[in-house]
Amino acid sequence: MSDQLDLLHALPGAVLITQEGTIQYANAAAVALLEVESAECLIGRQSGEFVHLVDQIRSTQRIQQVADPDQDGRPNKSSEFRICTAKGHLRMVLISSVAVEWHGKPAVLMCGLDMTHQSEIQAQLRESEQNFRRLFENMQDVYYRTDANGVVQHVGPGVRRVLGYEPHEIEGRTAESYYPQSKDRDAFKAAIQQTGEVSDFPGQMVRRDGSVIDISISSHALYDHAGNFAGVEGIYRDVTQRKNLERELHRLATTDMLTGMANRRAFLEAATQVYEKARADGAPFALLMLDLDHFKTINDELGHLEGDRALAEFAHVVKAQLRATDVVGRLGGEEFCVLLPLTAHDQAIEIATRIMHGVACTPLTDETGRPYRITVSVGVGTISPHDRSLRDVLDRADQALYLAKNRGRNQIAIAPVDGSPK
Ligand SMILES: Nc1nc2c(ncn2[C@@H]2O[C@H](COP(=O)(O)OP(=O)(O)OP(=O)(O)O)[C@@H](O)[C@H]2O)c(=O)[nH]1
Repeated sequence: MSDQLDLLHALPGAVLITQEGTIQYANAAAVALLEVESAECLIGRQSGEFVHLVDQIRSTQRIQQVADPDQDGRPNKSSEFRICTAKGHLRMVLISSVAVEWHGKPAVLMCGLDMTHQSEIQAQLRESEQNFRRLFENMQDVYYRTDANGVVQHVGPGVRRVLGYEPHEIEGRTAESYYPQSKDRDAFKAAIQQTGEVSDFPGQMVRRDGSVIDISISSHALYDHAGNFAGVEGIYRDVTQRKNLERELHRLATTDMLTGMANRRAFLEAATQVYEKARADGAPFALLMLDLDHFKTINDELGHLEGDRALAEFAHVVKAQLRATDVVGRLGGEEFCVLLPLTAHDQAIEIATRIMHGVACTPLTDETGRPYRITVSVGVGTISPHDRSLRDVLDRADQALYLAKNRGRNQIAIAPVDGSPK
């Protein structure tokens, strides 16, 4: 018996033995848990004294229950109780009890494990989980995870706002269904395969109502324990507003506001690209250099504002003669350039003539209702196998324009591929 008591005494869990609720024995861990000086301070006291008021009825019921012969000597299930120590501290203790004999009489052995610390951890866990849920439910981005076949396994509630779908409508389907352009999805897949992650990757998606939105994706590849590709996890966000703003900024930076044509820089960029492609493909390509005639007189006689209106009207007439693939730019002042991809020499002259006549035939009236007309001189230049760059074609068209001006204006001059202009 003494050996068994020594063992009980050494147990790290708190042990109390009670008879009819009165403490008969307390081990060292129980003394420490209940914050008393020694086991003697506990002997003779009611175990219920240490149980928090809200748990007392439950505690009494459980002690009665283990003493019940139907319990057949089995311990009851562990349950948490609030315990008040002798020093008034509150502890959360996991207690299990069993009916025993103590000095030949029925008794109850209670074994307790201090869970106060664990309860705090659980409370912290609960709180952090609640915080996470709040954040997850309200986040503007859409969290998603797919399997290796691109089937969506999980999607966050942000998808309601971004795509107008409930998460369960997206889960189990492939992301392909939401991409209006499969090349976006292919580019995304290729980037993930190459680097394992993408950041701020651009794309577009279709919302439930059919509208197309711009999205930005930041994701990484998932791998299983064997290192095989297992899917993708990440977020995407609606960046339509930002993209619209970028598009508008780009338009403002590349467009001449008065005429709505490409400005000098944007035109030269586009022209260089078309020129490079034409050279590579061995395709025809022509440039028209246009300059309004005696425009200074228009300004001087009718005012600068009327000059602006004439420029805008001129732009309108020119654009009406062009195809969607042609590019027209304002190089400065009243000097313009038209780029005609896949256009041979004769066809270029035809277009130049149409423009020239169109401008000359456009009736204009100033603020006072006085009618006036404007005319334009045109220099035509086409690509030559000897050209080193677009500059060569531009220079030839410029020389031809100079000739058209010198010959009396309101006419077309053609730069021969080699030699002097005609
Ligand atoms: N109203 C208006 N005038 C402009 C604008 N840009 C350039 N100009 C005017 O265009 C005129 C160009 O004059 P010049 O270079 O002497 O040429 P021109 O009078 O057209 O004579 P030619 O080209 O030789 O036929 C100048 O008076 C400029 O002030 C503009 O945006 N608005």
